[in-house]
Amino acid sequence: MDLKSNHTSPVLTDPAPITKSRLGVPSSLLPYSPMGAAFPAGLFLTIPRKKTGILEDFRSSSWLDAMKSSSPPHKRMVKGVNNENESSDADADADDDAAYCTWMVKYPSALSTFEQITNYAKGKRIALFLDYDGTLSPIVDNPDCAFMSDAMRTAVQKVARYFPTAIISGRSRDKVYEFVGLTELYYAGSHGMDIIGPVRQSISDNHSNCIRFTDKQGKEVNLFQPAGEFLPMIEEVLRLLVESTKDIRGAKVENNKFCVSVHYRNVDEKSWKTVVQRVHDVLKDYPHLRLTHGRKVLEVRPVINWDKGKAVTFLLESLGLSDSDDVLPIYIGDDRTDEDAFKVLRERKRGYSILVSSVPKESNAIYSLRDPSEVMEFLKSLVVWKKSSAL
Ligand SMILES: O=P(O)(O)OC[C@H]1O[C@H](O[C@H]2O[C@H](CO)[C@@H](O)[C@H](O)[C@H]2O)[C@H](O)[C@@H](O)[C@@H]1O
Repeated sequence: MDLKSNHTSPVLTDPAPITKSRLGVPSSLLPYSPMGAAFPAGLFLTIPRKKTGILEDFRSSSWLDAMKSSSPPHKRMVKGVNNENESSDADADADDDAAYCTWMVKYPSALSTFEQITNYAKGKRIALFLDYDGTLSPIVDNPDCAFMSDAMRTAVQKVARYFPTAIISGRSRDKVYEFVGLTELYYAGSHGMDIIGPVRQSISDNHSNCIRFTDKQGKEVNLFQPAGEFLPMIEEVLRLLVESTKDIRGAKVENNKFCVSVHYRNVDEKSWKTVVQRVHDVLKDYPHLRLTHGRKVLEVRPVINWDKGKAVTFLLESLGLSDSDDVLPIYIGDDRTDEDAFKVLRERKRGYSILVSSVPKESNAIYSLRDPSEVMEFLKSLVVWKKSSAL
């Protein structure tokens, strides 16, 4: 199938016209709706007719290029294997370093500007938001083995003693909790579509999909799942994607509860086109699901007006920290989906967003950190600063 054709596609075209029911639920979703479920007004996303951003990347037939560039290449790992190449490797490395230094003028290191950051933070209540993959754990070939180090876990645990801290991940909430294993944090899985946060009356009043319950530690918490209606559809698509990609060597489909990831990191580049084709073939019958891409991964998610940025706003509200001049949210992330959160902080003109990247890339973030080890150093520095400023 030609991706440039007019064939109905979740990636290439707008979702079918939506007939809203009295609940505000698109009629095409009603068979899936549990009785009496309420879908929050305004949550359903209308994909703009003028294509922009990620969807356009795919539409403009450059999806294969996008797939290729969707994860920074490892810096020339094999050096000097062939002596003839040594000097050209060195030249290329010097070029890369120079480009990175130039880029850092626009996105200064959060470590070298740490004093500036903490000067501004004086007297303010910091709230910390952390992405997981590529931020707290290094990117690895097998998504099931993206473990965080004990040192990182300790750093996160310590920082959470001083500042409310949440992990916001594309993974399922259970999976990211399994990796992190710290009960003192808040967790948002499925790109913010599955949040456990503190109980606050105004939140339950404003968000109909909130359920209050007592967690395993005996703490009262709020569970918020704005895409709850999509669960049966996502489970169906998960099964179809597993089936349709099972013969592609290296392809891996991951269940992220309200989203599905189709990994192609371990697929031979010659078969990447087949991967996107198969995903496209499945999704063409699901106009209420959309496709975005992350680091060597295609991500299927519901077409709702909810993302990591909305999750940050929601958590700040839950923590009683929204709309207050003395609050300083800090968000650290490495991926495209983190850009939604960076944008929110930028638009609110409040808070600091930090992009984790070892290669130059355009971002809505203000600062940068090179890799998870620098993230750990930053978290440790926050603790040292907080302790010393309390003396
Ligand atoms: O929001 P995040 O916590 O950053 O999650 C985004 C995706 O992360 C995972 O995939 C990425 O990391 C894997 C492990 O290092 C790597 O193998 C993969 O290529 C990366 O895309 C996770 O597996 C995905 O489900 C998340 O959507």
